[in-house]
Amino acid sequence: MLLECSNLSKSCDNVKALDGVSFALDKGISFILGPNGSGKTTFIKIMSNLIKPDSGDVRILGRPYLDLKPGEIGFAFEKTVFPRFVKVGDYLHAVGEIRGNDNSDEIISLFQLEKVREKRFSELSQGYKRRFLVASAFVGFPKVVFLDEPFSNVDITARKIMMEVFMELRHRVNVVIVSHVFTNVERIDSLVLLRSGRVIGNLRGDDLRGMNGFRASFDDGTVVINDVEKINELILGGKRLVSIEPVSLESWLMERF
Ligand SMILES: Nc1ncnc2c1ncn2[C@@H]1O[C@H](COP(=O)(O)OP(=O)(O)OP(=O)(O)O)[C@@H](O)[C@H]1O
Repeated sequence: MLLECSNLSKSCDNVKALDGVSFALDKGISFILGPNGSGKTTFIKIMSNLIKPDSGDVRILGRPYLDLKPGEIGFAFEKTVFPRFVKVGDYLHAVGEIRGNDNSDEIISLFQLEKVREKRFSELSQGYKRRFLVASAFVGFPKVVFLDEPFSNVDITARKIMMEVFMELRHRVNVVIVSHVFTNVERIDSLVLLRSGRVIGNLRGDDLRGMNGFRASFDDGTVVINDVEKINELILGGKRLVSIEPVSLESWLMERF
């Protein structure tokens, strides 16, 4: 398991931004999804130690989250104030030195940033800014990176480049994507859906894999997903099949958003 969040609560100005939130994320690529105001930013702020929770506990790879060293955890925030005149290559190199593993050349190559290596942040397009910020979280290959809305303001090519890097590095760097929209990454390992500071759903392992297929509904309210034998058994037992519909992760999310 990558991350275990237990009973996490945080109130801001009497609003329960997170209200007793418990969920788990697996190693690999995971999503923390939720509409605006669901508590995503509050969660990522807690993870980066910008704010403290009122109560609860988060463990990453079995350790209290605050025990992770700077080289073990990376962040790319959606809204970042960045020194305008620092060059892309120089910045990534400096981050590598701070993290004790300067693999900035590899990161520039993976995220295809060669063209803007000598450019300053203020000279970058919105898409390149986002790609650069996401790339900076991966410098030094931390154990986990939290990416806040990594796909906002990026075109399809940049999105594809980022996804390919996430997939390529998935066994080295665990990726947690925090977003209000679901972007279909080739294969994700877990996700949690938040709404109004609460957990609406937490899909992992077989539950997540079972999301692509079909759902059979019976007249007594029984629902069977992806199990033909069970459906036959229920029909033979006298239950009436009402409908069979395709299910997908997208439709699961649509029903709950
Ligand atoms: N500093 C604050 N003061 C007052 N209320 C806050 C503060 N921070 C968060 N909130 C409230 O807590 C709730 C959760 O906010 P949060 O920013 O974590 O949600 P979010 O899911 O990141 O939303 P968005 O997608 O719009 O960024 C919202 O109702 C928000 O108004």
